[in-house]
Parts: sequence; C-alpha cells; structure tokens
Amino acid sequence: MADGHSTPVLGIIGGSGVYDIDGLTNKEWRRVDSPFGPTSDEFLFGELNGQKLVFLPRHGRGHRIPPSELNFRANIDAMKRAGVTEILSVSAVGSLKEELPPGTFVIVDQFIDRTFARTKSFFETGLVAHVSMAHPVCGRLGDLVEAAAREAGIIAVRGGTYLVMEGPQFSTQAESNLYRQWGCDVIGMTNMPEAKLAREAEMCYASVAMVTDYDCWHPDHDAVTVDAIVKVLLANADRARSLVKAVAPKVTGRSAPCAKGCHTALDNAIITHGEVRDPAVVGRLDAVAGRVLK
Ligand SMILES: CSC[C@H]1O[C@H](OP(=O)(O)O)[C@H](O)[C@@H]1O
Ligand SMILES: Nc1ncnc2[nH]cnc12
Repeated sequence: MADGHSTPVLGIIGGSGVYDIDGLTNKEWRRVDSPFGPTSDEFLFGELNGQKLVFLPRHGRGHRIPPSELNFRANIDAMKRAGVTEILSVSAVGSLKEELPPGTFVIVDQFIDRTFARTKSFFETGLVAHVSMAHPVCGRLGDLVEAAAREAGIIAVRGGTYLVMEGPQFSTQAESNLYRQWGCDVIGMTNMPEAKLAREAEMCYASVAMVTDYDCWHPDHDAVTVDAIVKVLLANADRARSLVKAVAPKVTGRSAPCAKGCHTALDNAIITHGEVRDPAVVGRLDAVAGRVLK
C-alpha cells in the first residue's frame, strides 16, 4: 500500500464539468474495490507528462450522483489503494465576494463544514482517532498548484475559505448573506468530508475551486441556475485540464514524506487501546491506517 515514502502518484478528483482527463498515455478505466462500498465510478489510470495519475469523476461520468449521496469514504479509500499519495480536487463553486467573479480559480486554504448528512470519518466504535484539521489542505501541494497555474497562464487566487453546504438545493439569500458575514469566499457542496477523509488517510489534499456564479446574494444574480453554471463550467473545465497538465510534472519532483505532515497525520491520532480494538474495523482500515496499525 502507498504511503508518503512511495513514488508519488497524483490523484485528481474532478468535480462538475470535469469527467475525463485528456493527454494521458497508457490510459485505462479500471474498478478499484473498497471495503467502504462502491466508488463514484471506475478510476482512470494513466501517465501525464511522465507522472503516474489516477482520475476519478466525483459525481460519476455523466454526473449521476448528488453531493449527499457521494460515497466519500470509498472514493478516498480506493484512491489510497490505487497508490495515490497526493490528491488535487477541482470543484465548481459559487462566489461570496464581488472581487471573485465567475471564471476565477481559488486555491482554497480553509473550510467551514456545514454538511450534516454524511459519514465523515473512517474511524468508528472499535477504533477511535482524532486528526488535526487546523490546516485542512497541504501547503506544499498548494505551492505546486500555484506555480503550475502561473506557468499555464491561469490566474489563481492563493487562499480562500470554502463554505461546504449540504445541498442539493442552492442557498437561500439569508444563508448566502450569513456566509458572507462569516468572511467565506466561495460556496460548494463537496469538499467536506473529502478533505477530512484525505487527512485521515494520510494523503496530501489541495483544492482548486473554480467560480461559476455569484450565488444569490449578488444584486445582479437573483437566483443560481444550473444552466448559467454549466456555461461557465465548460470554459473553467478546459482551464482545469491545462492546470492538471502543468501540476503533474511538478509532483514527480517532490521529496517524501510531506514536510507539512500530511503523510504522517495518524502518528499521534489513535486513542483506542490495543486490547479493545475491533478487528473488523481494524481490518477495513488496512489501506487508510495500515502504516500505524502494523
Ligand atoms: C453543477 S452546480 C452544483 C454542484 O457543483 C459542485 O460540484 P463539484 O464540487 O463536484 O464541482 C457543487 O458542489 C455541487 O455539487
Ligand atoms: N452557488 C453555488 N452554491 C453551491 N454550490 C455551487 N456550485 C457552483 N455554484 C454553487
């Protein structure tokens, strides 16, 4: 199983509008089994500019699965089983700030998790762990993404807070205004618990949020509609693919393990005494936590 010391493998989780990655060599769609159930789709394995890459369309090809029904645990566990060491998530978001118009890319650095109907941890009765989420994304991978964006001629804002709502309905105006008062920058429905689970599974995680709309707070945008979002989404998705192409060779050169601690997040996290651990729970966590459960 991969850990941070392994050869880097870049995992890409593609959000709305990003259902494929072009330019891959040796490409093959393949199922990856997980004890946590079915993943959103098969994984696309290949190489991009010499870098091993594994791609998963978050909602499945053709966008079949809504945010609350995504099997986040299976997706992240299977990424780990596929050898992935660093995950780049690309997502469509609404903007909560005038200065982040549609078309803007934000390299997110914080989240406010307002989701309430999702399983948020790999750990449960029989094996309890508490990881730090103070810094929910990997600064090192963020640096690579920022440099890659510059090289690809893509303007990307470094830093921003992503409010994760349950959905699938868009926000009310009162909610949208509340999130603005909280200082949030963008709003979406998918990056939690994805980021939490990536941390538990000891993988670097970075998120590029691609603005498609101004949400409903904006005086010129009375209501958010999928039609309007999709128009912006298609242009954003092309630039996302260029960004991925530029990120891939940068990951190849990275040293291991992650100096920010992503690959050792479980070192001081498990609290359950050895003699009361549930073997079934421990068994399921062979990929996620095998490094510290040996
Ligand atoms: C298509 S608009 C709403 C939809 O788009 C975002 O998904 P993703 O983060 O996977 O790009 C948003 O979170 C909603 O799920
Ligand atoms: N305004 C919005 N709210 C939630 N998720 C979104 N995804 C894209 N735009 C969004």
